Amino acid sequence: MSEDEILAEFRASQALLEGHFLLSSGRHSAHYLQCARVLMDPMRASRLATATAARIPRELRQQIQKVVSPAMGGVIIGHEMGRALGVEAMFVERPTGTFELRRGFALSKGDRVLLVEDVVTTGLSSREAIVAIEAAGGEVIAAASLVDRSGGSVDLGVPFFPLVALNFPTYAPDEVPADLAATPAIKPGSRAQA
Ligand SMILES: O=P(O)(O)OC[C@H]1O[C@H](OP(=O)(O)OP(=O)(O)O)[C@H](O)[C@@H]1O
Ligand SMILES: O=C(O)c1cc(=O)[nH]c(=O)[nH]1
Ligand SMILES: [Mg+2]
Repeated sequence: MSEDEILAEFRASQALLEGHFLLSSGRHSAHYLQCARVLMDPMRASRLATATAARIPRELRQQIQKVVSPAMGGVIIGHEMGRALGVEAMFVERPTGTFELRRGFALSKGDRVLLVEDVVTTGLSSREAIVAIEAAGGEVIAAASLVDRSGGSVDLGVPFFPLVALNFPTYAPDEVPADLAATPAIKPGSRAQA
């Protein structure tokens, strides 16, 4: 898929929101990519997962034994990536604040894992998920996401393959521009407020 085709999928699903958003990391932004909207159409989700999987070099792709993604945002794209790669997909979740495998999901020691996210902004959620996967015995050999919002700056400690990079500014709480601060921030994600 070309970048234009990918962006057309995002536009068609009205996933790009404008307003004042409190991101998972605690940073603020005037833009939010609501990937749940992109993934509402199962055929679109499948197309985007196939295109994301194709970003991973074949030699590395063939080593992947399991997909693990952080809930909630990672669940649907993780499942579709499992389908695209022909491996099982599971998710970590954080009912008590820290990611863990639940629901009978388990990894065997040394399982080679692809971490799959919907969006990476600061990489905080991805890094926390990697800690949980490694605590469960998995070896994270690569990460992938639909969107990289980090401006290419994120370091997850493993090779990272985003489908598309979208560079919207984000601001620390004490750096929010006055026009943005004039409207109350909404927090679309599920991470508990710090
Ligand atoms: O790279 P980061 O700075 O960590 O930001 C990206 C994370 O934020 C969102 O999740 P969120 O914690 O909002 O919860 P959700 O997955 O339930 O939407 C998104 O799904 C990523 O997991
Ligand atoms: O950083 C985030 O929390 C975030 C940004 C974004 O654009 N979309 C999203 O789902 N989460
Ligand atoms: Mg998330």
